[in-house]
Amino acid sequence: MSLKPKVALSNDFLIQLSKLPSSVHTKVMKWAVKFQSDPRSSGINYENINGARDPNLKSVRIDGDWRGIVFKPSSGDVYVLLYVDHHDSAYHWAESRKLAINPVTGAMQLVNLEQVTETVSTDVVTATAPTPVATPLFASLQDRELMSLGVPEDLLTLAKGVHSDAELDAIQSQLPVEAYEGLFLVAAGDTVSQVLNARETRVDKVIDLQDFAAALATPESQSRFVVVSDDETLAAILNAPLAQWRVFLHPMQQKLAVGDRSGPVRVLGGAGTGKTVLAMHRAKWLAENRTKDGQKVLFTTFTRNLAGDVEQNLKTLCGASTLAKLEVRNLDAWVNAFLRTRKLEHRIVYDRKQEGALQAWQAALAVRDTGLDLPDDFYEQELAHVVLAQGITALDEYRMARRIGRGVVLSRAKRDAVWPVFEEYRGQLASRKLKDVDDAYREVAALLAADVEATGKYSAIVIDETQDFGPQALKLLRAMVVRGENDLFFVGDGHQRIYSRHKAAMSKCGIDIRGRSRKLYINYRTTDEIRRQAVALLEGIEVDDLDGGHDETIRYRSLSHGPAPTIVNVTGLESAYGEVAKFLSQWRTADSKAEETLSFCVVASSEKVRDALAQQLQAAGVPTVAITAQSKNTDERGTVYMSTMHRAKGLEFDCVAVVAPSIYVAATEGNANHRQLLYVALTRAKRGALLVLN
Ligand SMILES: Nc1ncnc2c1ncn2[C@@H]1O[C@H](COP(=O)(O)OP(=O)(O)OP(=O)(O)O)[C@@H](O)[C@H]1O
Repeated sequence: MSLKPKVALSNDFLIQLSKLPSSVHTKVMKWAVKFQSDPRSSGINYENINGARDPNLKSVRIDGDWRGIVFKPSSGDVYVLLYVDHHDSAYHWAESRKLAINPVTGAMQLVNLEQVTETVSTDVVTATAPTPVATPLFASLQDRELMSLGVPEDLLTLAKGVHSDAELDAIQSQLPVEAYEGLFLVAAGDTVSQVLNARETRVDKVIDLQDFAAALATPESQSRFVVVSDDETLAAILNAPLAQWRVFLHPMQQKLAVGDRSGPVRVLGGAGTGKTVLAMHRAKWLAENRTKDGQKVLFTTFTRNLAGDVEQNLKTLCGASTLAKLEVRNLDAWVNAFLRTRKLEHRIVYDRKQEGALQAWQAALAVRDTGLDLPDDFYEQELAHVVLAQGITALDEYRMARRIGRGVVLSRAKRDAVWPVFEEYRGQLASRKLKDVDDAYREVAALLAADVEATGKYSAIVIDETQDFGPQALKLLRAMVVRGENDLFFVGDGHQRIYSRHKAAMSKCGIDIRGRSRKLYINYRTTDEIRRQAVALLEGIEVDDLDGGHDETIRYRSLSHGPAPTIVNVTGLESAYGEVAKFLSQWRTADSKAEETLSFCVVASSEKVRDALAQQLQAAGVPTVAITAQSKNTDERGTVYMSTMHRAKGLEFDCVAVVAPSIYVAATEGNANHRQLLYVALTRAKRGALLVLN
């Protein structure tokens, strides 16, 4: 009995399929289903392609003039559907392509040899020009080292000819994603072994260059090829809207999404590097493979609207049985629900400026010792950064509290004199049936410590936007799931911390990530031009890695390019509106289908400005929708979304106009929070961005 052949699709095939007219699309899909079920069927006629550089590439007739290009090696039983087009274009595409196995990593790589020849010959012309040529960037690397980073054997000459970051960026589209990433990391100062260790890539294996079935199993291959083992898998892929992230993960995303990890994992990555995508795939894998009946995987994040967005996306990624094992809820909603099950009726205070909390705070300040001569905001900061953050509930604890970074030194006598304000605040809140959110986290964590049933409910917790969780929230997350394999999976980015009081070190909250910390570098969302501008806003700001160490931005790169963001200074809201309207109309004029294809968002620094701009847009006949905590779907076309900077976190749009006070860009340390808000806002844009400073 012969085994069923292995059939795979390439990302190029799916991209090409999505561009075909719908009548052809349907025919190709039907044909692909037949092909998947039996690629050796006598009805499929594999034609050789004259002049093809790779004899394993064959043409197959799909319908009329339409041809598929299939990789069918002479040995083994692997078939890869690579491309589809009209006869001549398909043949032309195939003539210069070669599919080969990287001799060091074992990954399958598709190379366009025509482009290689062109680029190399251009380099030769440059090299013979009279101007002195700098040393090539990767001159010190051996061929084997270059290939271990992912450079295909056929592209070694191309990689060796790179002299600068700009030249590397110019050949990015010709390189497999792992090769481009490996090269820019080395160009940024990493050693090859640092890159390989971080990737968990073994390069000591003997690679069989003819074993394409084995090659398809590597995470690198899976970033561009997907094996379709049955009709259902194929239909699910062909019928889903084309969104690469559903099927093709970056090799690091793939590695982290599947398999067991011995304890908590932390994944860092700048804006748009696919952290949420990874977190969703991880949650799916855990639900499907490591969750007993009766248990669930909790996917949590900071804001409610982001949880709604993730929930929508998970519905398109997972089948019903997987969804039944997934719970998506922002942490505050989870805490509220838990308190209700315990019949604890306190309302939680998220914003101390809100009515009840404000009154409580004013009453607390009234008992302060005026002889100390400390300003009101000292007490506010002390409450947030020391008392609530560290969960201090008694004077004895406050006397011993760490107050690093607080500026003012407090003697024991002063601490004794300050403490009554905080005690009074809690008392005032309690008399109003209110509880500060950090205290609520702490108390729920304590309740869970004695509740085996509640902690056994989850097989794992996946946490997005970790940078916005303070120490008490992290301790609560630790308490919500039993310690063990795969228990906690955190993704986050310190550059995007927009609630500065929430800075926390995971290790101090009982979360040990040693040996399980990874990073994503490729920005899939934002053009490199927008990314660079956004990163420039962070210049000089020290950013942490969520665990007490430092993080940096120099190693990130985007795969796409476009116009640089426009930055304009204006006076008054009317002028700001004028710039926003101009930006929207420019994008709409440039693309006649913009109304149906592009998503737009205006991000303002406050609700007041957001609403004022919305009113003006509506008056000009532009429909707008405000993003609120309840928003679930922000993907509609034909409308302009209106958001505050905080609400925009985690979301994305094709074109984003940001309106902020000009002081937000001031390059001072004290202004770090505003600059981080701008960073978050600008990096919501995929293609076009405008920054209006008012
Ligand atoms: N493997 C992938 N292939 C193609 N696109 C991807 C991939 N991973 C992520 N993306 C796309 O990149 C964009 C950013 O992804 P995602 O929202 O997961 O990033 P993020 O790191 O969570 O961003 P942020 O921190 O800014 O919220 C999305 O449009 C997503 O679909």
